[in-house]
Order: sequence, then structure tokens, then C-alpha cells
Amino acid sequence: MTRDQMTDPDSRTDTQATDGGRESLANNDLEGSTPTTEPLVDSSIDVDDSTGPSGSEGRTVIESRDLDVYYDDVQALQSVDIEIPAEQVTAIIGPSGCGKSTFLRCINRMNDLVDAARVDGELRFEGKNVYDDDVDPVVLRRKIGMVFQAPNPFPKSIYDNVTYGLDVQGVDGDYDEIVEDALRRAALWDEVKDQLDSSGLDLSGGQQQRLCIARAIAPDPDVILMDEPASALDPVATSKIEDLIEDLAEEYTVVIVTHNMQQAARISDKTAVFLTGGELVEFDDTDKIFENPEHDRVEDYITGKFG
Ligand SMILES: Nc1ncnc2c1ncn2[C@@H]1O[C@H](COP(=O)(O)OP(=O)(O)OP(=O)(O)O)[C@@H](O)[C@H]1O
Repeated sequence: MTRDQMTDPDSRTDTQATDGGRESLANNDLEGSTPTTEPLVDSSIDVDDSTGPSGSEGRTVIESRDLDVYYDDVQALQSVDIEIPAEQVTAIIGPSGCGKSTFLRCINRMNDLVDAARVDGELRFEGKNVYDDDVDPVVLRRKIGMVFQAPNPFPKSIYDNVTYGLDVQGVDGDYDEIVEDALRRAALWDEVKDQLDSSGLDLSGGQQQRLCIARAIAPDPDVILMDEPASALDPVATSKIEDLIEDLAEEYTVVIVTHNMQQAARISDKTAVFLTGGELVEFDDTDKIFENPEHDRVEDYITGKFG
């Protein structure tokens, strides 16, 4: 994404389209549902382009430096340094409470919704610190969509679920085309093309989650964050979501939190292992992490000695 795209007010859509459900409504309460004309960043500010030219595979899209997160006095992340590459699947794994979701939610500032949360350090998206004062979180969340653990379609038609955020922001465009494209990318079109007016709630759990993915895709984000997107689904639905995630990574940068190490090994290119205390202990190619990790603590975790 270029800075022009980041700052183009006409490219604005709604954060609700990218997160959905309860969180999105809360988010909307915080940020307001009315589109603003402020750009994501002040165009007079230089964006650091040291992360490499746009479009090159493997370039860094998200980068954290010395990232600390606290909930009141409790530290949830400790000095996290990471560089997440474009158009790959990066898995975040680790035992319960090690800060996986906290890290994910830092990336599109969902932690803004938590009064107790405080973020120190830097979290850069396309070279720009998303915590700079001049960043508009609503625009940021359009560029960095989110899918949650439990499928959470709105009580609306399938069609309206996909267009919801676009509607709210008054985005122009051929909605029929956008809906079909998003549903195709979410591998749901063939199953729902004849029932677009039916309620999203009438779909199976796996279909609902793919609908939520279509809703996240519709505003054309660069990054899709997924917080245990298959943990509420049966094995068949899980397998479809896993196939879909691998397909999505051909066009999007995907960051997925998962408790399921086999899932991380199956679908991710890179794996980050967080351990207790919010420490990122190892980040490397997924094969390396699972076959020959550098750290004994990571090996112990991978082999099930704890966690
Ligand atoms: N809203 C909050 N208020 C206070 N503390 C929180 C909040 N959210 C998370 N924490 C604390 O921050 C730490 C990290 O939580 P987080 O949910 O990020 O971990 P996680 O690795 O995603 O856990 P899990 O795998 O169980 O979902 C934990 O100690 C948790 O209790």
C-alpha cells in the first residue's frame, strides 16, 4: 500500500466490515460510525520506507520494536520485536495467557477499546507507527481487518453482511460485484449465491465464519488478523477454513493466533512463539520452529512438556 492509498479519504470504509459482531459495535461506539475526512496519516509526515518496495514478496508489512503492553499494572507483552512479512501466513502460538491476542489486537489498535490497556514502543504498519497521534484507527482497521474466534454475522442477509461496512461509510462501487468477489474469495459463493437474501444466521457455523471472512475482505484490506478462527468449528469446517487461509495468503498478509500447533504447522509460513510473561521467544520459518527450534523452552512447548 502506498501512502497515498493510506491517506485517500475516498478509500474509506467502515471498521465494522472488518471485525464484525460485538467487538465491532463496541469499536464503533468508540470511534464513531460517521466517516471522517481525516487521512490515516498527515501527508506532510515522512513515512519510513526502509521496509522495502511495495509488492516484493517477503518484505516487511508489520514491525514491532520494544513493544510493551500493560493492563493496569500487569505486563502482558515484554519488548516484542518482530517483522511480519507480506503475503504469507504468520502464526502466533504459545500457552494460555502469554499475550497472543494482546499482540494481535495491537496491530490494528483494538486494544484502544480496553481502558486498562497501555502500549509502549512501536508497532509499524508499512513503516508508519500506528500509535502516532496522527493515525486514524478507523482507517487503520479498514486496512487491517479482523476475524474473531466465534463466527459473529450480523442478524442481516448474507448480502447485507458483506456490504454492511461499505454502506455505513457510503462507499461507491458496484456492490453486487464486491459481494460476489468477497464471497468467492471466502470460498462461500457457490454455497450461497442463490440465497443472498437469507439471513447470515441461518448458515452453518463454518459458513458463518467464511461469511465473516468475506465481510473482512470486502473493504479490500492489506492484512487480515485472525484470532483462533477455527476453534469453534468441527473438523470439516476447520479444514475448509485452513484451506481458505492458505489461499488468502496469495493476496493478503495473514496473522493468525492459534492454540492448535498442528494447525500452525499445517498452514503457516512463519511462526512466532510467545511464552509466559508476554515474551516473544522465537520467530522463524515454521519448519524450523517445529523441527529444530533454537530455544529449549520452545522445544519443550512444542513437544508438549508444558503449556
Ligand atoms: N482486558 C484485559 N484486562 C486485563 N487483563 C487482560 C485483559 N486482556 C488480557 N489480559 C491479561 O493479559 C495477559 C495476556 O492475555 P491474552 O488474552 O493476550 O493472552 P493469550 O495468549 O491470547 O491467551 P489465551 O490463549 O488464553 O487466549 C493475561 O495475563 C490476561 O489475563
